Amino acid sequence: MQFKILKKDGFARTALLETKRGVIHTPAFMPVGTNGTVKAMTPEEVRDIGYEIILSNTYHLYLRPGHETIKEIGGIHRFINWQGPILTDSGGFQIYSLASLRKITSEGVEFRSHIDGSLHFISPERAIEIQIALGSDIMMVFDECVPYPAEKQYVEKSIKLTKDWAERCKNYFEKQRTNQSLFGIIQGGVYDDLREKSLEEIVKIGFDGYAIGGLSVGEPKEDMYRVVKNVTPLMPEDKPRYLMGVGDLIDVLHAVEHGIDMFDCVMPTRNARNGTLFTSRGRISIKRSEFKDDSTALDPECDCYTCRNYTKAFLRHLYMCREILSMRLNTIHNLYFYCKFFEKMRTAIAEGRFQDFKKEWLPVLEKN
Ligand SMILES: CC#C[C@H]1NC(N)=Nc2cc3[nH]c(NC)nc3cc21
Ligand SMILES: [Zn+2]
Repeated sequence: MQFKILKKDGFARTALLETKRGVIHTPAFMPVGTNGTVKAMTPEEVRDIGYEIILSNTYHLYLRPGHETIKEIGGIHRFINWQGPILTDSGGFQIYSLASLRKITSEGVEFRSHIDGSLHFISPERAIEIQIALGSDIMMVFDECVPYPAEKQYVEKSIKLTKDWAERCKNYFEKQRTNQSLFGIIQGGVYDDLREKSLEEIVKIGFDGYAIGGLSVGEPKEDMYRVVKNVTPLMPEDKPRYLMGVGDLIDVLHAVEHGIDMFDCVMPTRNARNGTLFTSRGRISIKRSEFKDDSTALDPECDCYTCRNYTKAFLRHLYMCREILSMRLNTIHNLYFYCKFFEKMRTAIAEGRFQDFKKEWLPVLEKN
């Protein structure tokens, strides 16, 4: 995997992340395809909007349909019909946030499936074995996910386990010699000294890219911003930096300013299904009665399929009827809005205008 920095504007940077299945222009947003689908979208629609990489979840695909099934079919790209790069999260966070009756030992995590209550055990090695079977282009290490808030001594113990597990993931991966990439995950909660300790330990092991984990888990925004501000510049400059689970475009602006390259979040897709739509005039809730007779386009500045062909009145009508088309048209627009935002942001960085871009967009993004 090649990571080539094109332009810098302060700590912000544009780069090309070259994988065997295609190039990713960064800063990049990864739509979330948890069960192998970006909800309500065909892969062609996601690609035609402009996305180059999507995220999928090891935890979900392992539980259903099973990684062996996907391997039998020909791997995740064949299974979900997405030929571009795919990043898979390792399951650590999903076990922590979804599964029940979790038991964490130094060996791994025992948990009950949120689907049928069946008992499972995933070790760091198993998490990599599953991702190798899926065949994702970028795999994540199996990290111990700390609830928020957590006492400092708990977090201190946890980063030790996360480091041991990261080593085990890399050792197992290196024995398999597949042509996939493996990213490390830096933990440490909201404690700056533990963040630096975790960063040093994970970077010392050595990975193809580095993620900041443990954020966007309910902590105050100022804690997230402080950790990103302090940790990001210390991350290897010549490797991709991935802020997991982020996010809101205001948070994206703050993170890109400090040098983050990759993002994933359910916000554009989940909000779309709930009728919350991002526009160049701020966020709107399409179910509001004010749109009942509104014959104008959702966003006059947007040239997505939804904005070119439908009125707010019809989008509201679809939402009120709980029509499937409502989810599809809203998702097309929100994903298009995110994709264009990232394109414009990359151009602004390339032209040395990132600060202007941030000043222009913050007031719009803060408008509800
Ligand atoms: C604790 C921890 C941690 C991180 N570890 C892994 N493997 N994946 C994550 C995914 C996330 N999504 C969000 N917010 C939506 N925060 C995340 C954090 C992580
Ligand atoms: Zn649109």
